[in-house]
Amino acid sequence: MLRVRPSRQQLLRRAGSSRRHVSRRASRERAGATRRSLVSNVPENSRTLVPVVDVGALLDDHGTCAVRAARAADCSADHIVCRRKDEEAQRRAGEALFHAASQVGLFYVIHHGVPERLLALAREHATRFFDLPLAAKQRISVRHCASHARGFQQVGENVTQGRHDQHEALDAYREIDTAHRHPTDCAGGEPMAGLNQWPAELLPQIREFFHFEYVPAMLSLGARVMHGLALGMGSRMGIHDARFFEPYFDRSFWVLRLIRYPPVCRSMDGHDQGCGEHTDYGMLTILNQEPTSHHQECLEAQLSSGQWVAVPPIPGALAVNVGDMLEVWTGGRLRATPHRVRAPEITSPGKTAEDAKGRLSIPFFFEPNFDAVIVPLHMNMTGYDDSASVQDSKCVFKPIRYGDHLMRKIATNFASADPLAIHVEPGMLLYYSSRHKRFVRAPWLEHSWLARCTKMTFDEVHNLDASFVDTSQRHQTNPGKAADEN
Ligand SMILES: O=C(O)CCC(=O)C(=O)O
Ligand SMILES: [Fe+2]
Repeated sequence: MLRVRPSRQQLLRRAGSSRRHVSRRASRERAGATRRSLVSNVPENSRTLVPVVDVGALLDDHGTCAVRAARAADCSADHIVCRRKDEEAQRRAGEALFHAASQVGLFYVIHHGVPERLLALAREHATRFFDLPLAAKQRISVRHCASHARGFQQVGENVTQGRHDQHEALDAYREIDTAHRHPTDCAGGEPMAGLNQWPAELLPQIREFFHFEYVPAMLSLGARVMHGLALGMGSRMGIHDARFFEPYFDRSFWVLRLIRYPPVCRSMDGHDQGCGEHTDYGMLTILNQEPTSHHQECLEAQLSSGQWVAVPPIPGALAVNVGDMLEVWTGGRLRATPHRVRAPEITSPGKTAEDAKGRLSIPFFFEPNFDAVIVPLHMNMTGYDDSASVQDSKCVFKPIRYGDHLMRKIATNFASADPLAIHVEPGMLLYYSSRHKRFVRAPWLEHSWLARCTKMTFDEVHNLDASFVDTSQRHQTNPGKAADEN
């Protein structure tokens, strides 16, 4: 019998979180078959190569956090997807997840149960934060924190593979209140203990929103995806319990990043790195990108063939990628996907006010507990099918404590982070040029973006001159190490 493929609109409607659409569908149809994206504006490569997985069948066990979060965020109950437990559907969703995570390592999830209103609210909070004057953001700089990890990083401060990333970010981690800590929290990782830095006076609700609404919803989704993956791995990897991974993430040392990428002049050599190529450190990253038609081709993932494909935002879907710890755990069966972000282009055709703001994204890193020791499954389990382990022959995967891996990674991110971007009064971004031996205005950043970021007028930014620049030398920390930027 000829089956009619769903139209693009139908697929998009399904991808939204409307309960009515979901409940009418046959369980077989929603069981999580890996689907191809049929969304307009999605580059051809991504349509065919980045899988879309329906995880709706996995919602039952852990829907509570999302529901609570949705209520707190004043979302309509219509947007909360609830389903009856259907083991066969869950198994198929798990298979689809496992397939996507092993083939590409990056995939979209739909029917994920996180209300769109909550995702949008997170982006609104993040936008309000980035629209603060630079001086206000600098007051909660990572440099004021022992770990150099919790707080704000200005454009260029984050370094990937020795190059300065063209983004600004606010990082928050699971908080470890040193006065009342659990004995295993951050054991041996003292610098990571402590509380996050938020602009409490200027944005009194931001901490509450992220800590008590957004993070619980993300943790809940992360747990569901991990359950699905455990089901998908099943006996072929020696896993007989969907909750196998739970003890390793019940005190997840999660990380939340709010990121804004300013528009750049990509043709200026070397300044189009929004975020350099990397893999993420932990288990799963859940990415909330602005679902607009702008910046469709900023985030890119590398397939195992070596080809790079765009991972554009898809309304109703969240992109998820596998991190290093899952790769270690599975002896390489699941793939920590290399990915990177190209900074948005200033002069994109049909540029609008939206474009000028740059690209906003909110990755949530669903990580193991700080002290979780990740032992490759085949090393401690009977019944594991060794022949299926891609990396066995290379013997590269060894047990590792997540906290140690994290601290090593953070150290490399900031070891060479002598600030190339320098904050100077009255809140302007300047870069040290080792060629010119002085500070200069970053020429690859758009004037209107700098004006927005610094709260200077367009003309003031445009007219910055060297004499003003020279007075900033007192803020220099170690410009000698900065790469030549001009
Ligand atoms: O902004 C994005 O889309 C991804 C950012 C990212 O890969 C990261 O922060 O690890
Ligand atoms: Fe990443």
